[in-house]
Amino acid sequence: MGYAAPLETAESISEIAFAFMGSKALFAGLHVDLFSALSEKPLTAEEVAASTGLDVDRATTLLTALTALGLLTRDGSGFSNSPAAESFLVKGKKYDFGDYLRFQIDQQMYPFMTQLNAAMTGSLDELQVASYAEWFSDPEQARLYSRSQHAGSLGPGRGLGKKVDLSHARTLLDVGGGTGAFSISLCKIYENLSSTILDFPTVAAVGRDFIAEEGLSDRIRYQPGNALTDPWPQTADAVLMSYLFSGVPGKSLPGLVRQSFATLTPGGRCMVHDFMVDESREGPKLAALWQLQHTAFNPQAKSVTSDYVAGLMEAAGFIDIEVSVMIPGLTMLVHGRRPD
Ligand SMILES: Nc1ncnc2c1ncn2[C@@H]1O[C@H](CSCC[C@H]([NH3+])C(=O)O)[C@@H](O)[C@H]1O
Repeated sequence: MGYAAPLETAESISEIAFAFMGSKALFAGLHVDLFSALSEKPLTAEEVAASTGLDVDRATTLLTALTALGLLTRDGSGFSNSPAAESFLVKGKKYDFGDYLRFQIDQQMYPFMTQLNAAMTGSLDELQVASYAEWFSDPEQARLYSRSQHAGSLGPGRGLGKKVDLSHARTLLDVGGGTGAFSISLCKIYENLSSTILDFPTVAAVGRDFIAEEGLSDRIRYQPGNALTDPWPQTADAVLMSYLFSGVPGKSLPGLVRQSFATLTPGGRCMVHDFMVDESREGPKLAALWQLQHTAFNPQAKSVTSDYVAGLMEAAGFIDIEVSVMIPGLTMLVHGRRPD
């Protein structure tokens, strides 16, 4: 059974074709902090215009679009947040992920999609970004991306710590570890664990502050560099590569798994966490779309399945290979052990 029913109508194609307009309506609402303005109190278009500083006609157009999308509701002359907008898009609410959508998705991922046609045909020009290394050579881009990513990875980091037993590990190598969300979560669970994060210098500059804020600067350190070309630490009891495979050329993946094996101490664990699609290539939809998104700025990326990653581990000599879902519909974890 596939995930999506085969489409039958022109309308269903239009839904897909025009979906970007809805994305942008949402991002514009976040940009002017509209959902916070509407929190727990219905407002008329004039009141919204006054509180957001928007022209009243433009405010009315945006409010109408967001209501048509179901993000807002209309009662009499007032507009209100839908339950989802109230829970997830109002600043300061417990589950608010508005900043992630504003910064990483609207300001970075959305513009990258305008490169997709050229990335697909292999005709990006030299001004367009074609790798994380190029993208993050700009410290501001590295900062913007890494800060949003950090918040999104703390929870999955805790989930990983429960799925894989690292109680015997003393040292973790977190390759492409970003600002250290996984290392922080794992070091909090495993008191004897220390981590080395291998990531670009611009990312390390942001991450050191996050790690200091957690009081973990004595246990988590950076080795700034490019994981594909610079040396790795000599040994580690565990190696983690989370969202690295989607961001590097597909042809480098077998080498990264072999290098993990060579770095690990006997009995050590290699863990790969990333967007992975089913072997049938029918979905999940968001995993498939995130892989496509990465192709827009990393045209050499490979759309991987968990079987493919498990096969790389087996070929490198790992045993006890296990596959599990991390973020349902989005990411998988594949991990294996270097024999004792
Ligand atoms: N060649 C590379 N060498 C080192 N780091 C890389 C390379 N390519 C991508 N990255 C990093 O991979 C990270 C992907 S974002 C994922 C961050 C973290 N592992 C997490 O799961 O939350 C970014 O921080 C990139 O800078």
